Amino acid sequence: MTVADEHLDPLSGDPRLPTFFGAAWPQISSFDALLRREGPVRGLVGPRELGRLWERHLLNSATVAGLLPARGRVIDLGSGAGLPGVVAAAMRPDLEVVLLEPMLRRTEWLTEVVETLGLTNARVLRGRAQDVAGAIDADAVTCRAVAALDKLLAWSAPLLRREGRLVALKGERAPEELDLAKLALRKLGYVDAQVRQAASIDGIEPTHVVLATWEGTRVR
Ligand SMILES: C[S@@+](CC[C@H](N)C(=O)[O-])C[C@H]1O[C@@H](n2cnc3c(N)ncnc32)[C@H](O)[C@@H]1O
Repeated sequence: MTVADEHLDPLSGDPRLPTFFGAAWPQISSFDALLRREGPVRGLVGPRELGRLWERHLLNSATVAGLLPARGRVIDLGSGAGLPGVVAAAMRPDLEVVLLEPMLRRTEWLTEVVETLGLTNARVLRGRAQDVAGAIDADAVTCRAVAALDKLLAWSAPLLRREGRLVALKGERAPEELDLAKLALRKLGYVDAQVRQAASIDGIEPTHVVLATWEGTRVR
């Protein structure tokens, strides 16, 4: 990518970004640079996405930070390029973040990112959600662009501690998805399921986030 390509993103260089990210800004801007340089070459981000990396990816991911619990561990299910997990780890150094990803190529990338950014609160775990259940648990599971909501609910329940929370970044159809998943929610033991519109900076579309708390019991 050339410097000219980088400036195709209308938010690159926007002075509101350092203000919005605060103490996490050095790590977030390094992540942005790494994604622009390596993302398309390594098949992590489509070249066309570079023009909206801030709006669609980094700011979109940043909205999870305020929806995570006050303490504990977060599993980012299907972390891929590190979205939203790397952003969450940078913005919430008070939380332990596990970047869960089954594909070797992507775990190698995530390991490099964690080391380069010096994210001492993050680690990479290779595996599928279904396969690590029982070996690891968390106070929250985050995910973005991984699967339909009913699948995410089923994969996340065995990973969540009692009263743990699923924080799923979804598109505009989140309310319909949630409606369709009503039965699964009840059967799996989730309560308080809702769609939240989470904002980042002015003029940027809010992100639709599905929140659901796992109560700790399953209806058989
Ligand atoms: C479309 S990518 C999205 C990656 C990232 N969350 C993002 O928003 O850019 C979906 C990712 O989920 C991972 N994935 C798919 N099935 C999974 C499973 N059962 N458990 C954990 N990760 C899974 C894939 O390997 C892939 O990296």
